[in-house]
Amino acid sequence: MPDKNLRIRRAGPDEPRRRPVMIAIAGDSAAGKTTLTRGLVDALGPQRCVSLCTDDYHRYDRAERRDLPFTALHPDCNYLEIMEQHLQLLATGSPILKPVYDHATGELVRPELVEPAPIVIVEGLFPLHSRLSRACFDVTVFLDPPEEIRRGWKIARDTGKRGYSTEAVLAELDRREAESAAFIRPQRATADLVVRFAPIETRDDPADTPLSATVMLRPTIDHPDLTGVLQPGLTRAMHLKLERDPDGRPVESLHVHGYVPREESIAVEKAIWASLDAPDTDTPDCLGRVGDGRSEPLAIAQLLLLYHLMDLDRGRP
Ligand SMILES: Nc1ncnc2c1ncn2[C@@H]1O[C@H](COP(=O)(O)OP(=O)(O)OP(=O)(O)O)[C@@H](O)[C@H]1O
Ligand SMILES: O=C(CO)[C@H](O)[C@H](O)COP(=O)(O)O
Repeated sequence: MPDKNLRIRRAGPDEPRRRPVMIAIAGDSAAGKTTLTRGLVDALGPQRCVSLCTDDYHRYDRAERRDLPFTALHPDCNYLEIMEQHLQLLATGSPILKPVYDHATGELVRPELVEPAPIVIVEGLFPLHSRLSRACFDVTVFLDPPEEIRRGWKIARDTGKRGYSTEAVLAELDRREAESAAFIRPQRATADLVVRFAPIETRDDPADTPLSATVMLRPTIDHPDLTGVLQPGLTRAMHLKLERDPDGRPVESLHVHGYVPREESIAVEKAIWASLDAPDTDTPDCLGRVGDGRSEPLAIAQLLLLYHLMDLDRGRP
Protein backbone atom coordinates (compact mmCIF):
# COMPACT_ATOMS: atom_id res chain seq x y z
CA MET A 1 0.00 0.00 0.00
CA PRO A 2 1.56 3.36 -1.04
CA ASP A 3 2.40 5.88 1.59
CA LYS A 4 -0.70 7.84 2.71
CA ASN A 5 0.76 11.21 1.66
CA LEU A 6 1.42 9.85 -1.79
CA ARG A 7 -2.13 8.48 -2.08
CA ILE A 8 -3.62 11.82 -1.11
CA ARG A 9 -1.44 13.61 -3.66
CA ARG A 10 -2.33 11.10 -6.41
CA ALA A 11 -6.03 11.50 -5.67
CA GLY A 12 -5.77 15.30 -6.07
CA PRO A 13 -5.96 17.38 -9.28
CA ASP A 14 -3.98 15.99 -12.27
CA GLU A 15 -2.51 19.33 -13.24
CA PRO A 16 -0.63 21.34 -10.62
CA ARG A 17 -2.41 24.65 -10.04
CA ARG A 18 -0.76 27.86 -11.26
CA ARG A 19 1.06 29.51 -8.41
CA PRO A 20 0.17 33.21 -7.93
CA VAL A 21 2.66 36.00 -7.24
CA MET A 22 2.24 36.80 -3.54
CA ILE A 23 3.10 40.10 -1.83
CA ALA A 24 2.87 40.86 1.91
CA ILE A 25 2.25 44.37 3.20
CA ALA A 26 2.83 44.32 6.96
CA GLY A 27 2.76 47.01 9.63
CA ASP A 28 1.05 48.27 12.74
CA SER A 29 -2.52 49.53 12.86
CA ALA A 30 -3.03 52.69 10.73
CA ALA A 31 0.48 52.43 9.26
CA GLY A 32 -1.05 52.87 5.78
CA LYS A 33 -1.38 49.24 4.60
CA THR A 34 -4.91 49.55 3.20
CA THR A 35 -4.09 52.87 1.54
CA LEU A 36 -1.02 51.38 -0.20
CA THR A 37 -2.90 48.19 -1.13
CA ARG A 38 -5.94 49.97 -2.57
CA GLY A 39 -3.93 51.70 -5.32
CA LEU A 40 -2.29 48.40 -6.32
CA VAL A 41 -5.60 46.54 -6.44
CA ASP A 42 -7.27 49.27 -8.51
CA ALA A 43 -4.30 49.54 -10.89
CA LEU A 44 -4.11 45.78 -11.49
CA GLY A 45 -7.87 45.17 -11.66
CA PRO A 46 -9.96 42.25 -10.37
CA GLN A 47 -8.97 39.85 -13.19
CA ARG A 48 -5.34 40.11 -12.23
CA CYS A 49 -5.36 40.72 -8.50
CA VAL A 50 -7.08 39.81 -5.24
CA SER A 51 -6.30 41.23 -1.79
CA LEU A 52 -7.04 40.10 1.73
CA CYS A 53 -6.48 41.47 5.21
CA THR A 54 -5.17 39.30 8.04
CA ASP A 55 -7.33 41.18 10.61
CA ASP A 56 -9.88 38.59 9.49
CA TYR A 57 -7.97 35.97 11.51
CA HIS A 58 -8.81 37.68 14.85
CA ARG A 59 -9.73 34.89 17.27
CA TYR A 60 -12.09 37.03 19.36
CA ASP A 61 -14.63 39.68 18.47
CA ARG A 62 -14.41 43.21 19.87
CA ALA A 63 -16.66 42.54 22.89
CA GLU A 64 -14.70 39.38 23.84
CA ARG A 65 -11.38 41.23 23.46
CA ARG A 66 -12.37 43.85 26.06
CA ASP A 67 -11.92 41.34 28.91
CA LEU A 68 -8.67 39.78 27.70
CA PRO A 69 -5.25 40.51 29.18
CA PHE A 70 -3.82 41.11 25.67
CA THR A 71 -4.79 43.07 22.54
CA ALA A 72 -5.36 42.30 18.84
CA LEU A 73 -1.59 42.69 18.40
CA HIS A 74 -0.85 39.54 20.40
CA PRO A 75 -0.39 36.29 18.41
CA ASP A 76 -2.72 34.52 20.87
CA CYS A 77 -5.48 36.91 19.84
CA ASN A 78 -5.34 35.59 16.27
CA TYR A 79 -5.66 32.23 14.48
CA LEU A 80 -2.14 32.53 13.09
CA GLU A 81 -1.80 28.82 12.35
CA ILE A 82 -4.94 28.96 10.21
CA MET A 83 -3.61 32.13 8.55
CA GLU A 84 -0.39 30.22 7.72
CA GLN A 85 -2.36 27.28 6.30
CA HIS A 86 -4.40 29.65 4.15
CA LEU A 87 -1.29 31.45 2.92
CA GLN A 88 0.23 28.09 1.96
CA LEU A 89 -2.93 27.14 0.06
CA LEU A 90 -3.07 30.46 -1.78
CA ALA A 91 0.65 30.30 -2.56
CA THR A 92 0.11 26.95 -4.28
CA GLY A 93 -2.91 28.23 -6.23
CA SER A 94 -5.75 26.80 -4.10
CA PRO A 95 -8.88 28.63 -2.91
CA ILE A 96 -9.59 29.28 0.77
CA LEU A 97 -12.68 29.91 2.87
CA LYS A 98 -11.45 32.94 4.79
CA PRO A 99 -12.93 34.14 8.07
CA VAL A 100 -14.24 37.73 8.03
CA TYR A 101 -13.89 40.36 10.78
CA ASP A 102 -16.24 43.32 10.34
CA HIS A 103 -14.50 46.51 11.48
CA ALA A 104 -17.80 48.42 11.43
CA THR A 105 -19.44 46.22 14.07
CA GLY A 106 -16.44 44.47 15.66
CA GLU A 107 -18.06 41.08 14.90
CA LEU A 108 -16.82 37.93 13.21
CA VAL A 109 -19.21 37.24 10.32
CA ARG A 110 -19.85 34.71 7.53
CA PRO A 111 -16.61 33.46 5.91
CA GLU A 112 -15.91 34.22 2.26
CA LEU A 113 -14.40 32.27 -0.61
CA VAL A 114 -11.11 33.66 -1.93
CA GLU A 115 -9.89 32.29 -5.27
CA PRO A 116 -6.26 33.17 -5.96
CA ALA A 117 -5.89 35.62 -8.86
CA PRO A 118 -2.49 35.78 -10.65
CA ILE A 119 -1.42 38.33 -8.02
CA VAL A 120 -2.40 38.01 -4.34
CA ILE A 121 -1.85 40.93 -1.94
CA VAL A 122 -1.94 40.11 1.78
CA GLU A 123 -1.95 43.06 4.18
CA GLY A 124 -2.16 43.09 7.94
CA LEU A 125 -0.55 42.98 11.34
CA PHE A 126 1.05 39.51 11.04
CA PRO A 127 1.84 38.36 7.47
CA LEU A 128 5.60 38.23 8.19
CA HIS A 129 5.32 36.83 11.71
CA SER A 130 6.62 33.30 11.10
CA ARG A 131 9.10 31.53 8.84
CA LEU A 132 6.24 29.60 7.29
CA SER A 133 4.16 32.68 6.50
CA ARG A 134 7.21 34.52 5.08
CA ALA A 135 8.03 31.54 2.85
CA CYS A 136 4.70 32.02 1.05
CA PHE A 137 5.61 35.46 -0.36
CA ASP A 138 7.61 36.58 -3.38
CA VAL A 139 7.85 40.21 -2.21
CA THR A 140 7.56 41.51 1.35
CA VAL A 141 6.93 45.09 2.47
CA PHE A 142 6.87 46.69 5.91
CA LEU A 143 5.23 50.09 6.46
CA ASP A 144 7.17 52.08 9.01
CA PRO A 145 5.83 55.62 9.56
CA PRO A 146 7.25 57.53 12.56
CA GLU A 147 5.13 56.73 15.62
CA GLU A 148 3.77 60.27 16.04
CA ILE A 149 2.50 60.21 12.43
CA ARG A 150 0.97 56.75 12.80
CA ARG A 151 -0.75 57.79 16.04
CA GLY A 152 -2.19 60.87 14.28
CA TRP A 153 -3.45 58.71 11.39
CA LYS A 154 -4.96 56.18 13.81
CA ILE A 155 -6.77 58.84 15.85
CA ALA A 156 -8.19 60.48 12.70
CA ARG A 157 -9.22 57.16 11.11
CA ASP A 158 -10.63 55.46 14.23
CA THR A 159 -12.62 58.54 15.38
CA GLY A 160 -13.75 59.38 11.81
CA LYS A 161 -14.58 55.89 10.50
CA ARG A 162 -14.61 53.34 13.33
CA GLY A 163 -16.71 55.17 15.94
CA TYR A 164 -14.07 55.60 18.70
CA SER A 165 -13.44 58.71 20.86
CA THR A 166 -9.95 60.27 20.84
CA GLU A 167 -9.46 59.20 24.50
CA ALA A 168 -10.35 55.60 23.66
CA VAL A 169 -7.86 55.51 20.74
CA LEU A 170 -5.07 57.02 22.87
CA ALA A 171 -5.74 54.51 25.67
CA GLU A 172 -5.74 51.62 23.18
CA LEU A 173 -2.48 52.83 21.59
CA ASP A 174 -0.86 52.81 25.05
CA ARG A 175 -2.29 49.39 25.87
CA ARG A 176 -0.86 48.00 22.60
CA GLU A 177 2.63 49.51 22.78
CA ALA A 178 4.42 46.54 24.42
CA GLU A 179 2.81 44.06 22.00
CA SER A 180 3.61 46.27 19.01
CA ALA A 181 7.27 46.26 20.09
CA ALA A 182 7.28 42.50 20.75
CA PHE A 183 5.29 41.17 17.77
CA ILE A 184 4.65 43.79 15.05
CA ARG A 185 7.78 45.93 14.71
CA PRO A 186 10.20 42.91 14.56
CA GLN A 187 8.65 42.01 11.19
CA ARG A 188 10.42 45.08 9.76
CA ALA A 189 13.73 43.20 9.81
CA THR A 190 12.45 40.55 7.39
CA ALA A 191 10.95 42.77 4.68
CA ASP A 192 12.44 43.23 1.20
CA LEU A 193 11.19 46.83 1.12
CA VAL A 194 10.63 49.14 4.10
CA VAL A 195 8.44 52.15 3.26
CA ARG A 196 8.36 55.24 5.48
CA PHE A 197 6.19 58.30 4.83
CA ALA A 198 7.52 61.24 6.86
CA PRO A 199 8.67 64.86 6.59
CA ILE A 200 12.37 65.25 5.69
CA GLU A 201 14.07 65.91 9.03
CA THR A 202 16.82 68.14 7.68
CA ARG A 203 14.41 70.47 5.83
CA ASP A 204 12.29 73.09 7.46
CA ASP A 205 9.34 72.69 5.11
CA PRO A 206 6.00 74.39 5.91
CA ALA A 207 3.56 72.18 7.86
CA ASP A 208 1.29 71.61 4.83
CA THR A 209 4.12 70.14 2.70
CA PRO A 210 3.13 66.64 1.55
CA LEU A 211 5.00 63.84 3.31
CA SER A 212 8.06 62.45 1.56
CA ALA A 213 8.75 58.71 1.26
CA THR A 214 11.86 56.69 1.94
CA VAL A 215 11.80 53.24 0.37
CA MET A 216 14.55 50.97 1.66
CA LEU A 217 15.48 48.49 -1.09
CA ARG A 218 17.06 45.51 0.65
CA PRO A 219 19.21 43.24 -1.54
CA THR A 220 16.98 40.23 -0.69
CA ILE A 221 15.26 40.63 -4.10
CA ASP A 222 16.28 42.25 -7.42
CA HIS A 223 15.05 45.84 -7.63
CA PRO A 224 14.45 47.69 -10.90
CA ASP A 225 17.32 49.62 -12.42
CA LEU A 226 16.16 53.19 -11.93
CA THR A 227 19.17 54.88 -13.49
CA GLY A 228 17.23 55.62 -16.69
CA VAL A 229 14.50 57.32 -14.67
CA LEU A 230 16.77 59.27 -12.35
CA GLN A 231 18.14 61.49 -15.09
CA PRO A 232 19.13 65.14 -14.78
CA GLY A 233 16.01 67.28 -14.77
CA LEU A 234 13.96 64.60 -13.02
CA THR A 235 16.24 64.17 -10.03
CA ARG A 236 14.50 66.69 -7.75
CA ALA A 237 11.56 64.30 -7.37
CA MET A 238 13.64 61.39 -6.15
CA HIS A 239 17.16 60.07 -5.71
CA LEU A 240 18.98 56.98 -4.43
CA LYS A 241 21.09 57.09 -1.29
CA LEU A 242 23.25 54.54 0.53
CA GLU A 243 22.19 54.43 4.18
CA ARG A 244 22.67 52.39 7.35
CA ASP A 245 19.81 49.94 7.79
CA PRO A 246 18.83 50.08 11.50
CA ASP A 247 18.26 46.30 11.23
CA GLY A 248 21.61 45.53 9.62
CA ARG A 249 24.04 46.54 6.93
CA PRO A 250 24.31 49.53 4.60
CA VAL A 251 21.40 49.52 2.17
CA GLU A 252 20.21 51.56 -0.80
CA SER A 253 17.16 53.75 -0.21
CA LEU A 254 14.99 55.61 -2.67
CA HIS A 255 14.03 59.07 -1.39
CA VAL A 256 10.88 60.50 -2.96
CA HIS A 257 10.36 64.16 -2.14
CA GLY A 258 6.92 65.44 -1.17
CA TYR A 259 7.88 69.11 -1.69
CA VAL A 260 8.56 68.72 -5.42
CA PRO A 261 5.91 70.29 -7.71
CA ARG A 262 3.34 67.76 -8.89
CA GLU A 263 4.26 68.07 -12.62
CA GLU A 264 7.81 66.95 -11.85
CA SER A 265 6.71 63.94 -9.81
CA ILE A 266 4.24 63.01 -12.53
CA ALA A 267 7.03 63.07 -15.14
CA VAL A 268 8.96 60.54 -12.99
CA GLU A 269 5.83 58.42 -12.54
CA LYS A 270 5.32 58.32 -16.32
CA ALA A 271 8.94 57.27 -16.87
CA ILE A 272 8.58 54.42 -14.34
CA TRP A 273 5.23 53.38 -15.84
CA ALA A 274 6.75 53.28 -19.34
CA SER A 275 9.67 51.19 -18.04
CA LEU A 276 7.15 48.63 -16.72
CA ASP A 277 6.17 47.71 -20.31
CA ALA A 278 2.80 48.89 -19.13
CA PRO A 279 -0.07 49.67 -21.52
CA ASP A 280 0.60 52.80 -23.56
CA THR A 281 -1.47 55.04 -21.27
CA ASP A 282 -0.91 57.60 -18.54
CA THR A 283 -0.18 56.23 -15.06
CA PRO A 284 -3.42 54.95 -13.50
CA ASP A 285 -5.36 57.69 -11.66
CA CYS A 286 -5.90 55.37 -8.71
CA LEU A 287 -2.23 55.58 -7.68
CA GLY A 288 -1.30 57.99 -4.89
CA ARG A 289 -4.84 58.32 -3.55
CA VAL A 290 -5.17 59.11 0.17
CA GLY A 291 -8.82 59.70 1.04
CA ASP A 292 -9.89 62.53 -1.29
CA GLY A 293 -6.33 63.78 -1.69
CA ARG A 294 -3.21 62.65 -3.58
CA SER A 295 0.34 61.88 -2.55
CA GLU A 296 2.94 61.70 -5.32
CA PRO A 297 5.45 59.84 -3.07
CA LEU A 298 2.75 57.23 -2.43
CA ALA A 299 2.13 56.91 -6.19
CA ILE A 300 5.85 56.34 -6.79
CA ALA A 301 6.07 53.74 -3.98
CA GLN A 302 3.05 51.96 -5.50
CA LEU A 303 4.64 52.04 -8.97
CA LEU A 304 7.77 50.43 -7.58
CA LEU A 305 5.68 47.61 -6.09
CA LEU A 306 3.73 47.27 -9.35
CA TYR A 307 7.07 46.87 -11.11
CA HIS A 308 7.90 43.87 -8.90
CA LEU A 309 4.45 42.30 -9.24
CA MET A 310 4.15 42.73 -13.01
CA ASP A 311 7.73 41.60 -13.55
CA LEU A 312 7.24 38.40 -11.50
CA ASP A 313 3.85 37.73 -13.09
CA ARG A 314 5.38 38.05 -16.57
CA GLY A 315 8.28 35.78 -15.69
CA ARG A 316 6.15 32.81 -14.55
CA PRO A 317 5.90 29.65 -16.67
N1 LIG B 1 0.88 57.56 2.55
C1 LIG B 1 0.01 58.24 3.31
N2 LIG B 1 0.03 59.59 3.33
C2 LIG B 1 -0.85 60.28 4.10
N3 LIG B 1 -1.77 59.71 4.90
C3 LIG B 1 -1.83 58.37 4.92
C4 LIG B 1 -0.95 57.57 4.14
N4 LIG B 1 -1.24 56.27 4.38
C5 LIG B 1 -2.25 56.26 5.28
N5 LIG B 1 -2.62 57.52 5.60
C6 LIG B 1 -3.66 57.90 6.56
O1 LIG B 1 -3.67 56.95 7.61
C7 LIG B 1 -4.97 56.39 7.77
C8 LIG B 1 -4.82 54.91 8.10
O2 LIG B 1 -4.36 54.27 6.94
P1 LIG B 1 -4.79 52.79 6.55
O3 LIG B 1 -6.24 52.58 6.82
O4 LIG B 1 -4.29 52.57 5.16
O5 LIG B 1 -3.93 51.98 7.60
P2 LIG B 1 -3.89 50.41 7.88
O6 LIG B 1 -2.47 50.09 8.12
O7 LIG B 1 -4.59 49.68 6.80
O8 LIG B 1 -4.70 50.31 9.23
P3 LIG B 1 -5.42 49.05 9.97
O9 LIG B 1 -4.48 47.91 9.97
O10 LIG B 1 -5.66 49.56 11.36
O11 LIG B 1 -6.68 48.76 9.22
C9 LIG B 1 -5.70 56.66 6.46
O12 LIG B 1 -7.07 56.82 6.72
C10 LIG B 1 -5.04 57.90 5.93
O13 LIG B 1 -5.72 59.03 6.42
O1 LIG C 1 -5.23 46.89 14.86
C1 LIG C 1 -6.17 46.80 14.11
C2 LIG C 1 -5.97 46.51 12.67
O2 LIG C 1 -6.87 47.23 11.91
C3 LIG C 1 -7.53 46.86 14.65
O3 LIG C 1 -7.57 47.78 15.66
C4 LIG C 1 -7.88 45.48 15.11
O4 LIG C 1 -8.28 44.78 13.95
C5 LIG C 1 -8.98 45.53 16.14
O5 LIG C 1 -10.11 46.08 15.57
P1 LIG C 1 -11.17 46.96 16.35
O6 LIG C 1 -10.62 48.36 16.35
O7 LIG C 1 -12.37 46.79 15.45
O8 LIG C 1 -11.40 46.40 17.70
